[in-house]
Amino acid sequence: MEGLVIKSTGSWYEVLTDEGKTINCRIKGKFRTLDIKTTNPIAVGDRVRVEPEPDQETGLITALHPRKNYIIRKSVNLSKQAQIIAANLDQAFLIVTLASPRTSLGFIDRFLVTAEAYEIPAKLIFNKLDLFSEEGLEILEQYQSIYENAGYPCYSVSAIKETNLDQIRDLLKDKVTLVSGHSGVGKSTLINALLPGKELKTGEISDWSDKGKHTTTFAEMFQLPFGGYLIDTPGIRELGVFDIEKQDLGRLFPEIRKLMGNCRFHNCRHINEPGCAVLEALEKGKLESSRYDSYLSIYHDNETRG
Ligand SMILES: Nc1nc2c(ncn2[C@@H]2O[C@H](COP(=O)(O)OP(=O)(O)OP(=O)(O)O)[C@@H](O)[C@H]2O)c(=O)[nH]1
Ligand SMILES: [Zn+2]
Repeated sequence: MEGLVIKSTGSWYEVLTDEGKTINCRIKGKFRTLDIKTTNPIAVGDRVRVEPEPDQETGLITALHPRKNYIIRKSVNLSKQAQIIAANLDQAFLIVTLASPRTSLGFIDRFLVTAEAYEIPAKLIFNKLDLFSEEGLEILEQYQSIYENAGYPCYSVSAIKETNLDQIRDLLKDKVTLVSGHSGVGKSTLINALLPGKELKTGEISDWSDKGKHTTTFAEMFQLPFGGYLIDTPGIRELGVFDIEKQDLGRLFPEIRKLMGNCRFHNCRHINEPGCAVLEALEKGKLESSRYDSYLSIYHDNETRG
């Protein structure tokens, strides 16, 4: 039978079969699907084939179906191994706040670049709408138009007052969604509002910063009562963003991707080249300067603290 891996503890995997039964499974044989070495062959979100054991309570995973995408975290040691955190994500949400705490544009852009690199559609959820003054609402509009123009849908909510959460439920329904955001933006508050009765156990996957030793921390998918799954992760900084080649960076900004075909040189870096369509758009105000600044900052590998 076929199923979805919804939890992993390293040696055991909880698989929800298409018939709706949850079976604890072990792995049979080896699975080699990636060109990188991974510490865990199977992760939450994987679609697998399962053969039930005679007791019908446990099973063996005998096949792994191709992934449409996956996110990894690099090992902290030098073994060059990576841990697959989750697979087959339909979308990634970044929870953002404009105040207390303020999420910087640079942080948002780095998240979006990472999501592009992983080929996961990203959406921005602006939280704490209840705190906004009139002036704040204007800034919110500016922020949202920057990202809407770049092709990223934006939503505003108040997790605490449960404002606009129906909109979020609609987006989440029947999808596998990664939820990220830096500390204090209200991620737990929002998730708890969406998962009534299930207090989020944050310790499980948030202690990723351990140094020196290889640890096995695994993501868990939370089943939404209205259909779909949430995968909670800490900020993208901890996500072990893989190295992005400089020449690939432009295509990870959708609006730059659209322009760069018109640059005079096919290997244009969009920094100071003559005939650069990106610089021309920037000068004409058709490309958002904060987005271009982030492009440059990532290109030159300056850390933008969020
Ligand atoms: N005013 C207001 N406060 C909120 C809202 N959502 C969350 N908060 C508050 O913001 C603070 C941080 O919320 P959390 O849900 O713990 O934030 P988090 O992103 O999970 O942060 P960590 O637990 O550090 O990962 C808490 O004091 C919440 O009560 C909101 O919509 N409006
Ligand atoms: Zn160019």
